[in-house]
Amino acid sequence: MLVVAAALLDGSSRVLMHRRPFAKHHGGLWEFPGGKVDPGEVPQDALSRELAEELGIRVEPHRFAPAGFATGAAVPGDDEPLVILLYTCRHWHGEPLALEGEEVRWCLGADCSGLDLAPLDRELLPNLKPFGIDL
Ligand SMILES: Nc1nc2c([nH]c(=O)n2[C@H]2C[C@H](O)[C@@H](COP(=O)(O)OP(=O)(O)OP(=O)(O)O)O2)c(=O)[nH]1
Repeated sequence: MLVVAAALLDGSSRVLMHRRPFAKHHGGLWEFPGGKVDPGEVPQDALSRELAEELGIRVEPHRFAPAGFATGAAVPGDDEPLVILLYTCRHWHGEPLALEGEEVRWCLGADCSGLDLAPLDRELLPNLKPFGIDL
């Protein structure tokens, strides 16, 4: 399964974190917002679509800069390994809101580390150091 995720970065070295719905896989854990890529979909287009659904913001796909990836075991009900592509983004339209999840929060790097993160999001956090996020 291919998943895309975005680290939205503001001008104060903060990252927007998203808390997953309690009822879902990894419910209540914090993650970089994003979701699954549909078959045949360009990853950046999928990320733009997911951020519109999840946060109500609009992002032009060329605004996403690659920031690495992580791999994990298949999720229950799927037989393919999980791959998450992480992108950073500094430009979007609108105010991010938790439309589907439990909460969104702007966090400094050290505060991100202190959250109860989904495992692959924890693994990806150091990838943000070159983008000015200190842990
Ligand atoms: N972000 C993240 N997702 C993970 C990790 N481990 C893991 O199995 N996943 C799974 C949970 C979800 O099935 C999928 C992320 O896609 P999603 O956010 O669109 O998934 P979802 O549960 O909302 O599913 P859906 O309603 O869209 O079908 O990856 C992880 O460490 N971080």
